[in-house]
Amino acid sequence: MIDVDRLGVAYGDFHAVKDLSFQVERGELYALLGTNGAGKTSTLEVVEGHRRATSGSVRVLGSAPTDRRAVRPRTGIMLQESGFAPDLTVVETVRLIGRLSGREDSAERVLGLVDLPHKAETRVAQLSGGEKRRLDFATAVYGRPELIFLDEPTTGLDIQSRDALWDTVQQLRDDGATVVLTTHYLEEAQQRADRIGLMHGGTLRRQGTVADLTRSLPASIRFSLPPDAPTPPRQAAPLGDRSWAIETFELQRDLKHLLDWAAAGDVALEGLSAAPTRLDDVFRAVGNEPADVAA
Ligand SMILES: Nc1ncnc2c1ncn2[C@@H]1O[C@H](COP(=O)(O)OP(=O)(O)OP(=O)(O)O)[C@@H](O)[C@H]1O
Repeated sequence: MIDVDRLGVAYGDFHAVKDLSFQVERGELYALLGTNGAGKTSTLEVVEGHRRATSGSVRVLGSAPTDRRAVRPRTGIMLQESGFAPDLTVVETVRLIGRLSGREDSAERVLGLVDLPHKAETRVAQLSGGEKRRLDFATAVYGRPELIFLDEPTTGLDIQSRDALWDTVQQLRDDGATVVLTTHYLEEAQQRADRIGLMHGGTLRRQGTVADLTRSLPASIRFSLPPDAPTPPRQAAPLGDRSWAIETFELQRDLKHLLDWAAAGDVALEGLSAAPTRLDDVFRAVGNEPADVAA
């Protein structure tokens, strides 16, 4: 669906994206994540056909992304900032952008998806921030495109609107759509993405499923001990104030070991928690890597 091969994007002497390669397969939800300034927007601008690559090549649906006639009718794009004309009404906006997409659909249907039928005759300038985001989403999914770019889609949306948006995305995926997502809400990527690409300093630092990415870091067990407790198993490291941590790649084994130890000595483990590695942890580890590495 998307083939990015050794992409480079430079602004003057500054190389914002360096030698970046990744593919998105048909039907996948691929999340492109990264630290601030990592180069996600620059990358997506090239993939969406808004910017030319400085080096490397990008193919979208088998064509150059700048080949609007080939790509646009099959692609829906929800940008971070919409460029809607403030004086048009909501329904006029959907019809206009729908016509530009070259796809067939009904404005009423897509407004229904985002719970905006009651705002159909309202001018865009009078919409709230969340309503504008929903209108953005409605125009991106007009005509059920095969490939959908969602750039920070849920920023500014309340929980009902988020749930409704993800329900619609799921329906489109059930019909075979491919989705490229960027977001700073890591839990959304963790829940929704089939694969994640993690960028930092203009390069791709990690790629894979959530399980692939989290496998590289240990899970952690935390607990506190009463003042008179014996010394805990040797994997445990003191955190101070009677608190202890076990960092482990064998969560089940080490948790059982700890519980057996506590049962044998009749020790109460206060505030016991066992947490698998989260995407946040991987993200933090990547963010701590030097930004400027040779591509
Ligand atoms: N038009 C431009 N001219 C010069 N530098 C730019 C331009 N656009 C982006 N940059 C720089 O390129 C780098 C990558 O920016 P980009 O917007 O692609 O990052 P991002 O991953 O989308 O970041 P964020 O998560 O903060 O939105 C940043 O250092 C940014 O300052």
